Amino acid sequence: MSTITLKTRKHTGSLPLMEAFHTIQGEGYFQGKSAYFIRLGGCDVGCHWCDVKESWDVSRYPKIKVSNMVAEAATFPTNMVVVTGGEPLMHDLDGLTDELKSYRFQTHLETSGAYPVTGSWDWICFSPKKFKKPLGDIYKVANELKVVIYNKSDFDWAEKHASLVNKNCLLYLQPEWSKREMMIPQIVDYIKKYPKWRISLQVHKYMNVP
Ligand SMILES: C[S@@+](CC[C@H](N)C(=O)[O-])C[C@H]1O[C@@H](n2cnc3c(N)ncnc32)[C@H](O)[C@@H]1O
Ligand SMILES: Nc1nc2[nH]cc(C(=O)O)c2c(=O)[nH]1
Ligand code: SF4
Ligand SMILES: [Mg+2]
Repeated sequence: MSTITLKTRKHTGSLPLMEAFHTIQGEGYFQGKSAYFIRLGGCDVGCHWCDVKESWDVSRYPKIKVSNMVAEAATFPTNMVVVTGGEPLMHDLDGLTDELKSYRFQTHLETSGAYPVTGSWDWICFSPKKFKKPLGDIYKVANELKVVIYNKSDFDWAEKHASLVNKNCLLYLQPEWSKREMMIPQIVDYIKKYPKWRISLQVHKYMNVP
């Protein structure tokens, strides 16, 4: 007698999708590279300068099947998918990255680190926030630390986090967009003094692309 094993595809579930778009990664180490962005709804971190406050209320966004989301991503000529939000780690991302990996995508995450890390990532951009403290697990796995500089006190906050991340983690200072004229010269002076840091500008905003 033989047994037949039915191979069923793992159900990867649904996630609240705010928007998805093909653009240029505007920030950090991969700045300038073609990438597909998946922006999930929901965030309770509450940054007063957040540039995507429309993402906060998860109930505004339809739950979309992960399999459909990733199949759509695969119609664009890029091998890199950036998962952002909202705060993407408010959701369990294991199913999403399993599906992305099955299409051979490089998986990148943008996160404040305020929730447990789920998913399997080729690159994690960690952008800690004063408004809801990061959890401990992110410091070991972050590939880049990207601190938003809104005022002078944020340089100390950046140093505090630089001392906590793993030794391979790249260090970026990113001017808060509305304060950029004031903060860019201060960031430049700071990096000339402390060259372990690099500047990250949101180049997509200068180029008027998403
Ligand atoms: C909108 S957040 C979404 C991902 C996640 N919630 C986070 O904060 O990392 C994406 C990136 O944009 C940065 N960001 C948000 N608003 C900004 C602003 N007004 N100026 C500069 N960077 C900003 C965040 O710090 C984060 O690195
Ligand atoms: N072009 C572009 N690059 C980005 N890098 C991180 C972004 C984000 O909102 O997470 C973002 C974004 O919204 N657009
Ligand atoms: S954690 Fe990210 S999405 Fe949430 S409020 Fe802050 S910048 Fe916006
Ligand atoms: Mg953005």
